[in-house]
Amino acid sequence: METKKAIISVKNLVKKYDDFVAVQGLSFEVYEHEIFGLLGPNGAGKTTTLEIIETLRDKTSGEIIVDGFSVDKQPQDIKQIIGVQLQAAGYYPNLNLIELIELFAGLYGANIKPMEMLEKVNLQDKAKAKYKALSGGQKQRFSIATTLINQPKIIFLDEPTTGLDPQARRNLWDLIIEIRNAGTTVVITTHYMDEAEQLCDRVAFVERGQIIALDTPDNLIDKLVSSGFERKKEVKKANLEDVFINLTGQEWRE
Ligand SMILES: Nc1ncnc2c1ncn2[C@@H]1O[C@H](COP(=O)(O)OP(=O)(O)OP(=O)(O)O)[C@@H](O)[C@H]1O
Repeated sequence: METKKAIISVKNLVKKYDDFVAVQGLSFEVYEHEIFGLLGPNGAGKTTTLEIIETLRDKTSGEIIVDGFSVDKQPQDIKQIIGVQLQAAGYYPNLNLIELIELFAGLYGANIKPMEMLEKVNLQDKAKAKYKALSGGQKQRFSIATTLINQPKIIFLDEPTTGLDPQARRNLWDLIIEIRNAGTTVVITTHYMDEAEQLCDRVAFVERGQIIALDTPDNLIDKLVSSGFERKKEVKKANLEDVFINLTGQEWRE
């Protein structure tokens, strides 16, 4: 990547829940226009970190700047320029997708065309469907559309492909790459290492509230290989997921 301007800067972030230290002095930067992945086991502190950056959760200490705005002093400015996936419970079940997008656009004061938002995530055929009638993959795509309503500079996606089938996952990766290519910075958490490898420009591994590695996937893999690491079993040229995709095709079908 040519430009390496930090759009998010996190310094010495600490979050305590009573006596429990969930985040223990995290520092990292997210560059403009990259897909940045936070990886790590359950309970590592990824969601806590995201929610603090999103201004949805208080920190214990540390400094966070998002596009020049401080989470302490200018949280409202940060809210204007970020897109956050809402929990499903936040959607009115009896409104159709167009009506839901209109509702959110009204809340944000955003002047957008609902159908265009649905086209971005390939849900134009479901414009009149209710949220509750969507499949898992369609719900994920719809929730990504809602993050784009205020034309944000940064979107945050917390495990966006959990529970999706292989086609839906790969198609969602394409969608996220399109969003990045259109100029939006993407911060994502995932447990899927293949996803991080395919999708992320850089990844940070978080373990017990600390960053234990941060680099591009290629550099992290090269470093491991140059340390003498070898896989125990010879790697096949394809895996079972490739067989699945080959048999069932790549189109959206959920
Ligand atoms: N409101 C809370 N009160 C007390 N402890 C909390 C609270 N929220 C999170 N924790 C604890 O903080 C730690 C980090 O949780 P967090 O949800 O940030 O992890 P995570 O890396 O996102 O995990 P997962 O991959 O399971 O989503 C966990 O041990 C969790 O139990």
